[in-house]
Amino acid sequence: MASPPDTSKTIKLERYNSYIRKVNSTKLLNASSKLLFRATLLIALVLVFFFTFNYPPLSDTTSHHFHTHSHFLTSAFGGGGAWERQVRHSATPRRPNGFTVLVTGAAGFVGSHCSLALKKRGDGVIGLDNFNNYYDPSLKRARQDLLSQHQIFIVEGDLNDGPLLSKLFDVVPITHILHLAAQAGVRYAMQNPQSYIKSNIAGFVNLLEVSKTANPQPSIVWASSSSVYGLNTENPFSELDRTDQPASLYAATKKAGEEIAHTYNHIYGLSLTGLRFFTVYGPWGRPDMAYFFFTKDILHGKTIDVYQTQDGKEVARDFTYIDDIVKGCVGALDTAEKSTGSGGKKKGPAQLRIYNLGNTSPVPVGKLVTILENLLTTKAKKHVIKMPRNGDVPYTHANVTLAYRDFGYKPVTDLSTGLRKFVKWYVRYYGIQPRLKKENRIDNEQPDGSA
Ligand SMILES: O=C(O)[C@H]1O[C@H](OP(=O)(O)OP(=O)(O)OC[C@H]2O[C@@H](n3ccc(=O)[nH]c3=O)[C@H](O)[C@@H]2O)[C@H](O)[C@@H](O)[C@@H]1O
Repeated sequence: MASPPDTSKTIKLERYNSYIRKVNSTKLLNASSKLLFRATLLIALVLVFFFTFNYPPLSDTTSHHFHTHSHFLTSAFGGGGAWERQVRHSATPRRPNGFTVLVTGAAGFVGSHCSLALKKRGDGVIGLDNFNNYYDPSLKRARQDLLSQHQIFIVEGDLNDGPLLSKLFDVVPITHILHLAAQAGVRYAMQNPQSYIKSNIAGFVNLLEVSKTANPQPSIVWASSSSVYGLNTENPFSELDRTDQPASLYAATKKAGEEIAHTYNHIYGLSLTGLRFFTVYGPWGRPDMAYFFFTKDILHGKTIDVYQTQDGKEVARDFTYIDDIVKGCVGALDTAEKSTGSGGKKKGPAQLRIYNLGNTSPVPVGKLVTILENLLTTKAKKHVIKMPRNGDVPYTHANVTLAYRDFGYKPVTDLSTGLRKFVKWYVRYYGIQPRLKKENRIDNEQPDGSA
């Protein structure tokens, strides 16, 4: 759940701090001006008190986020040389003409995998993540540890923090942004609608605002979603199909992101590429997703709900393995043209793209459960029910012709292979030794979950 920090308080605190610095320098004033100085100080303190405690915050927040944010402000803006060195070290490319990529959501599932892939090929990577608690933050911390072993530093902060984003642009020459930070999850949007607006709309706009004024402007690749197809009945889904019937608020915010991207491309010349991910799964995945919590529940002997459509048909997804998605993200970055604006003004037409990144082979959820049962050698307690009206769509199926044409995107991992890798990672990560079949045991497993 994204809770942007209370920027109003911190900005006021900053003003206060800089005021105090000025005040200190006035110590050299001669005695006659001291009286005037004291009176001014008194008035200033009264004003600061008033602004700090009486103004309503721009957005509500948890004390946790406020704490981490103010910690950042002290270390980064208050002469955080060590912090800047960490940022620079992480962001410096190690190959000729390498990129410097800001990866938002770097402690997330797709973000952590992409960060590692970029770093491994010699690009500089600087991460950003607010480590919110939408799902177990300890998993995000574990991903952070993995990234730091590969010299990737994640700045702890929120997309809505404009000064923080600007500071990052000041410290390192960001050439690309891979924007993956978002409030994910289709069904959770009914419980916490505001978090979708804060991250997927307000946060995205904030990132674009900072990007448009950066010199040079970065090229931006960002995560849209297969859910934008909503109630689309064409099969498979093509980028040309209609996307004006979202079935969930989540989908609506991702669709809004696509329209907002159009606007920033049109007015400011930002190069923008939206990637419609189709139900991404794999090692280090998201615990809120069905394949992940089905695994957990099957191992714990807990009943799982398997959805059917209202007319009793199987629900199906074009489940896409993480390594294929990473290749798609890197391909999109590699073919992203430069933004054309400067000084906050467009100088010519800029690239604007949307691509499906799916597996092109939908699998019914019942089949997913059977594969997991086999891998875990445990029978699932299935509760087959009609899909609740919670934003889910009956099926997804990607046509990836465009992504193949433009950057050679070609998914190669079928669901059984991908889930086997996921289960291997899962049992290792959680220290479980279930009755795995011999071929599925975790011997020779790599720490990043790859086989
Ligand atoms: O493709 C996408 O863009 C989206 O993919 C997933 O959304 P979803 O496909 O709904 O993935 P899951 O929540 O893992 O659900 C997978 C399937 O299992 C079904 N399901 C889910 C939960 C459950 O208890 N039972 C069940 O049968 C769902 O109806 C769905 O067909 C991600 O959660 C979204 O963040 C992402 O944007």
